[in-house]
Amino acid sequence: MSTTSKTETIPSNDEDVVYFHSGSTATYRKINKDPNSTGSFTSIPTIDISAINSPNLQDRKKIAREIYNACTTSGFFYASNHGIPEAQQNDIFDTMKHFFDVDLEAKMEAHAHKNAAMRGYEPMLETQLDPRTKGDVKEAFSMGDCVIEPEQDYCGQTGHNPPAKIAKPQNIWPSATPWFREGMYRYYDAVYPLAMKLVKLFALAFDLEEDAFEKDFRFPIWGLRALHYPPLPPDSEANANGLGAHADFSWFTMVLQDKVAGLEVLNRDGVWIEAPPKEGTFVVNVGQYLERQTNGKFVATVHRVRNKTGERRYSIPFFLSQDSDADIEVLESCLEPGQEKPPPVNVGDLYIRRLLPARKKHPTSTKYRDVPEEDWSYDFLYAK
Ligand SMILES: O=C(O)CCC(=O)C(=O)O
Ligand SMILES: [Fe+2]
Repeated sequence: MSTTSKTETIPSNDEDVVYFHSGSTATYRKINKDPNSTGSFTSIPTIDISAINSPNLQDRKKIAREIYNACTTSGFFYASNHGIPEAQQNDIFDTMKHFFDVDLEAKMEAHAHKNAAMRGYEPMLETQLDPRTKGDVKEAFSMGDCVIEPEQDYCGQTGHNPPAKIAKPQNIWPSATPWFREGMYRYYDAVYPLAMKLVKLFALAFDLEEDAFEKDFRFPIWGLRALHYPPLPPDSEANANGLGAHADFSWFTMVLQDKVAGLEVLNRDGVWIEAPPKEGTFVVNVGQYLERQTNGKFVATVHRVRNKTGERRYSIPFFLSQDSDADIEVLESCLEPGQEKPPPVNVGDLYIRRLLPARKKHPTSTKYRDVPEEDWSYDFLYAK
């Protein structure tokens, strides 16, 4: 495994490492300089997933094998023939572009700082994944799982009422743009069922029963993040970016890109490989929870966005994780010979440990600043 995570101070001039942000800690990945190694990936494979709905299990297993190969090498793949119609893809991009064109004041009504779960609108330069920059040159709007919003039908999905401790919605919406909420939910209605079919393929990739992971995805943590990256000015500093280098804190992520390039993926030799939009595809990538569950066999590959095209770039990742109360256990088949099984990790615990340090200025982070990390709870994200 070439992935190494360290929390201690990183040697600043070590040419053998590439630095990146993984949510909570300074982390680095060692560059593979073994002259006998077979090298690293130089492009991202495309997997035709049209057989995802095939009644023939062997067809579905065939895609699962391709997914296994992609996730153990680049950690990224393009999924083609996924079945979400072009009109629906155009619809979400039209909705997003229209939204980002709205006055800043109207968008700021739903500023993420007003929402305990850190959902909502994030203006330009608000996040700063790379501390050497002035901030990420992008604006974003996030929404996600919410037990209260009727669109998500919590009772229908789970068979019981929302937990009494959750009294307020976890999403926040600007009052001036009701059509934006509708548009985001139209897209969610298309992408969520597709993501759940991919969960089954990931199970098949490990020769497990197709529904092996279902128990952890009853009302899972998910996030939909509309992103707008204006072009980086030609005179920007060398390290300026739209989104600094990071690995996702998700199980996996599905990114729909509009027509403008900018996504880059770091290979194991420390070379940035471009992942430009490919018409009719999603970019699917492994997140840190899946990496952990597979003992590092599936790689949560570092990536970033730099829009140097001169045009506006739009993209919309869908992040899927397990239920907040699920525990991640390393899959038996991924243990090394003689390796003791690591203790399980709770998804909600992991999530809050990633989120708070990534948004240090957010009121939820400052509110619990003095609480020792071992006492952090996913419940911090529920408004009182
Ligand atoms: O904009 C993109 O293409 C990718 C965004 C991304 O990596 C993220 O939001 O985690
Ligand atoms: Fe990402």
